[in-house]
This record gives sequence, C-alpha cells and structure tokens, in this order.
Amino acid sequence: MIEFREIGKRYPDDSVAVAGFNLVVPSHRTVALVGSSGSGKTTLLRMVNRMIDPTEGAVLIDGRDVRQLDPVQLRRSIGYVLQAGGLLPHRTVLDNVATVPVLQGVRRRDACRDAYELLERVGLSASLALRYPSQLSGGQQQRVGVARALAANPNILLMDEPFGAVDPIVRRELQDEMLRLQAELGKTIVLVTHDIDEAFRLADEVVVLRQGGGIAQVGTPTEILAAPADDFVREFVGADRADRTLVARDVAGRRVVVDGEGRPVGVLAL
Ligand SMILES: Nc1ncnc2c1ncn2[C@@H]1O[C@H](COP(=O)(O)OP(=O)(O)OP(=O)(O)O)[C@@H](O)[C@H]1O
Repeated sequence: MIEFREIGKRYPDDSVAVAGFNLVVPSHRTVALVGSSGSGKTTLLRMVNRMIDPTEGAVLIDGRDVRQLDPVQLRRSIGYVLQAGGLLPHRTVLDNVATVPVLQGVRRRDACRDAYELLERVGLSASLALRYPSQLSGGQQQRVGVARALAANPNILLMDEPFGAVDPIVRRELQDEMLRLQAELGKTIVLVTHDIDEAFRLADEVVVLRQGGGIAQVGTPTEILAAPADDFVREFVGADRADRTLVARDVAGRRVVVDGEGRPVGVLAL
C-alpha cells in the first residue's frame, strides 16, 4: 500500500506543484493520476521512489516513510516505466532488462535467463534481445521498458505516460498487454496519464487533479463518469462527449444503442 499524507511540493522558485494531497493506493490495484499539463502528476509519482522529496507531508510504503529508506535501494526495488521506454541507448535489449538484477547481485547468467523470460512475457521475440533500442519500433521499446521495470520483481510499478509516444493502434495493443500482465502479476501500480480514456481503461481508481495538485475527484471510472464532482471534472472526462452519451432506441424489435450524434454503436444484449 502506498500512502500520500498531506503532501506539498513548493519548488525553490516558489511555484507550488502540489498542495494538501492525500491518497491511499491499495496493494495490487492500479490507480491513475490524470490532469492537464502541470497539474503535478509527475511530481507526485516521483515522490514514491524519492526522485523528488516533498516539502510537506510524507509518502509511506506499507506504513514506512520512504525518507527512512535508502534512495538507491528504493529506486531499484520499484519498477519505473517512462514515456519512450527510457532505455539505455548503448546497451542491448537484453542488457537493459538484466542490468538492475545484476546490480542487485543476481548472477549474470541467471539475470540473462530471466530477461529472456521477461521479454517473452511482454510479447517480444528472443531474436530482438541483442538489438540496441534504436533498432526497435516505438511499441517494442515500450515493451522493453515494461520488461526492464519488472526485472527486479518489484511490488510497485510507477508508470509515467508509458504509452504516450506511440500511435493509437499500438497504444491500444500495449494497454491490452498491460491489462493481461496485471491480471497475472497483481502489482501495485501508479499510472500517470493525461489521456482519460487510458485511465478509464487501465485503472481501478482514477484521481482527477486540478492545477496545483489538488484533487478534483477520486473514484472508479464508472463513478466518475456517472457522477462527475463538478464542471471541471465533467469537462475533463468529456462526460458530455458524443461517444459517451449513449441512447437506446427500438429498431425492428431490438434495442439499438446510438451515440450522441445518432450513430449506431451496438445492440443491447437481452
Ligand atoms: N524543478 C522544478 N522547478 C520549478 N517548478 C517545477 C519543477 N518541476 C516541476 N515544476 C512545476 O510544478 C508543476 C507540476 O509539474 P509536473 O511535472 O508534476 O506536472 P505534470 O502534471 O506531470 O505535467 P505534464 O503532464 O506536463 O508532464 C508545474 O507547474 C511545473 O512547472
């Protein structure tokens, strides 16, 4: 479980990125932080692995204040997936995945064997293992990024716009892959995205942030869509969007569902 307690972050130039932020991320669940650019999502995420320390409040992992933990150890024990993979460009795919376990003392041979297994797990062929990141497609690089984050077998996975750099079709594939992996692995995941549809698809719980890192609403995707807390959330989640305002109509004895522009999207099952 990850707990954000009364978190504030003021940068030296006096800008306030986050204020009075409280949140509990239960174990084995996926929580998405969504909000427009500059709402403090990345700042909050990086507080979990101490890449950023809060100026107020504390982050606790399973009840322990992360400030009591060694930052290097902490970072190695938490998976971190970045936009565009964040891979080391001069290391092979295999090395990118095996590096952290080797640093943690796993024998190189064992780390490489595990890395091959992980590559397969994220849907990559072993034939790519000796390539360099620049010899892979964007989607493949993202998969390596996920394999690398999983290599130390962390309980926690931090994902910062993990699929932001790929086209919508590949993005959808990667999201499907992540749902499949999460069903198998049950990690505690904090996902940062500005794509509300991605958040609704991947997360058990969604946190909508305002500028300044204040919480506008926390809830399951269904709760937020059904009852946006205010106009800001309603607008942000596109509650009035044509593809979200579905209507059932009787046509030839069946209930046909149409979107807000009257386009058919499906038929209600009986
Ligand atoms: N090192 C820094 N010094 C000063 N201000 C900073 C620093 N890093 C971030 N900020 C400010 O803190 C606020 C939150 O930034 P953050 O990167 O957390 O937002 P974000 O929601 O992740 O945005 P984006 O979606 O654009 O990545 C912004 O106003 C940003 O300008």
